[in-house]
Amino acid sequence: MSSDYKGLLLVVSSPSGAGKTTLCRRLRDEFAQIQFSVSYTTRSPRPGEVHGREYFFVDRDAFTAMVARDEFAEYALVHGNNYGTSASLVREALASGTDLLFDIDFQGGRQLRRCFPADVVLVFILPPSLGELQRRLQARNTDAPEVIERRLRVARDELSHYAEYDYVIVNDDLNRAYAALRAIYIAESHRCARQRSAAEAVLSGQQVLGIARGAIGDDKEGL
Ligand SMILES: Nc1ncnc2c1ncn2[C@@H]1O[C@H](COP(=O)(O)OP(=O)(O)OP(=O)(O)O)[C@@H](O)[C@H]1O
Ligand SMILES: Nc1nc2c(ncn2[C@@H]2O[C@H](COP(=O)(O)O)[C@@H](O)[C@H]2O)c(=O)[nH]1
Repeated sequence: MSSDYKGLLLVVSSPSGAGKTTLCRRLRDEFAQIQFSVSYTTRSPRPGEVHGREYFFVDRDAFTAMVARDEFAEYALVHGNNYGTSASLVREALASGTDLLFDIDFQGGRQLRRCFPADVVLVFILPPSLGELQRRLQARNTDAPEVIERRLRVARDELSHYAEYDYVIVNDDLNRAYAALRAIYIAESHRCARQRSAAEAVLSGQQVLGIARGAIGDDKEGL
């Protein structure tokens, strides 16, 4: 990542099952410069989840000790489990001009916005309906019926926080929803405030590199 660029903190939230993990994965696959914020959680791993890739899976004592040491940029209790974002990861990303992507709930989004108002972009993913949310959670087949039940019970409350967000995307058609998320990322990363030092460098006679902000190789396609 170029030090001429001021990175952004892209937060994606939704009720469980609306599709944010799926959408975030696509964004990371397309844009190599985006770093995903791997959270700490006390939840048990789902089949296929790997420690350090989806989450850092820790027990409650370890999580509590991290809170006491002030090691989280934000943390929250979600669906009965603790989740938290590493403060050092956020600090280092901001210092190096790296774009960070967060799959976190509205409580976390709110805390990050409060701490980093100039850097945070909040995107809320809406399911097309509560019925479809239930269908997706059941079809995903990763959680016990009582866990799904619990997540659906709080979905309405989570949905009610959409107005705190900068953008809302209805995830009915996955390709269309992804196109919207992609467009938001590209536009936000080109904000004047994030490109200021690149512009100043050109003005002072230096040469700056345009970062490929589309798919890898996109910067050559227009030549
Ligand atoms: N537009 C869509 N149409 C149909 N199914 C979808 C769509 N988007 C995602 N899904 C499916 O819905 C399920 C839930 O998606 P996903 O796991 O991404 O949700 P999530 O919001 O990250 O949930 P959680 O908060 O529980 O992690 C997955 O099986 C995914 O493949
Ligand atoms: N406030 C935070 N919320 C987080 C974090 N990491 C994940 N989450 C949210 O928790 C729920 C449940 O996730 P799941 O993987 O158990 O299905 C979901 O809304 C996530 O976005 C975090 O670090 N902070």
